[in-house]
Amino acid sequence: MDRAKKPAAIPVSPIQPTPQVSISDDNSRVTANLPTGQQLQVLLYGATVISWKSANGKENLFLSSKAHLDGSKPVRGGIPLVFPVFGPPSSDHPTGRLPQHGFARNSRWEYLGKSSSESSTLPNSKGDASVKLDFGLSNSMLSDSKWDYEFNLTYSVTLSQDSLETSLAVRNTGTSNYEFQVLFHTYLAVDSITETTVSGLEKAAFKDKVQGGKEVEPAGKPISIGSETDRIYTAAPEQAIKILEKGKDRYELTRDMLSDVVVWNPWLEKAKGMADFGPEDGHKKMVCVEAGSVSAWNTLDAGDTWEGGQRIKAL
Ligand SMILES: O=P(O)(O)OC[C@H]1O[C@H](O)[C@H](O)[C@@H](O)[C@@H]1O
Repeated sequence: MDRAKKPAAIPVSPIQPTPQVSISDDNSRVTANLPTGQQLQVLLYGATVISWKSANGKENLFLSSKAHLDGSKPVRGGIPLVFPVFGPPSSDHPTGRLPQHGFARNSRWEYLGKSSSESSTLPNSKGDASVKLDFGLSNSMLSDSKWDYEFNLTYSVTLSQDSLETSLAVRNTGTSNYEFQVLFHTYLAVDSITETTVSGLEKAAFKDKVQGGKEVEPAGKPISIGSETDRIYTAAPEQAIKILEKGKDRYELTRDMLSDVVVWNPWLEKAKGMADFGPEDGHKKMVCVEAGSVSAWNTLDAGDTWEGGQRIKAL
């Protein structure tokens, strides 16, 4: 039938490139690509971020060449998520039966989905698109929980043009309160550890695990690493922490609700003792700067939710 008044064609605006998210065939990892070239890979095992590349292809996270990515062991590198206990648990605490650094990093998480933003509407603009991937873990997903509490964890990883954000929401879905610790165990990639410094912690006291947990006064100068380093900066100042290479800014870390920062490099001998650490001189290519809440316990009441996170800018 010929219609006198045909509906006018709806004007088509130019198609904006959008972030692309794909799940591997074996359902083991999620990959996100921004139209501007940045890339992120997250293993469902541990919801471990194993790769974060800038637009120029430069990898920002150290991943051991011997890391197990098959779910047989926590990943050595990337960003393992530490929850609900940092370090070896003490036997007189409800986390006492858990492995070192808890169960989040060695449990398989569920991929909950993505949300993306494409805010630029300029024709031919690549926009300032970002993508957020959400992952979930709850007590009902653990076959053999050695922690007697009910929880719902939502872990969000957001890739933007110049940064990566990781944030965790812990909801107590049970009827009793409990204590937990949390930490993003970020292995940052560096070109050369001896030319790397960490600034922003000059005024913070720290617990030196290399010296048996000795409390050390603020050093008053940026951190240089030339031997095994394992420090917990407690109540680190809120200001951004910068990681510099040859005196030039390389990463900037900001934190939300995470009062502590761990700085770790195993150096040669300790690294040799770790079966999953490689290559042999890999300690020269990494520094762990770990934002967390680990020097005390966070108490979470029944029905309540705790949220905290970090943002790392690659500069
Ligand atoms: O070997 P992992 O269990 O992964 O722990 C690796 C490291 O994690 C943290 O940085 C701790 O401060 C270190 O004492 C520990 O050696």
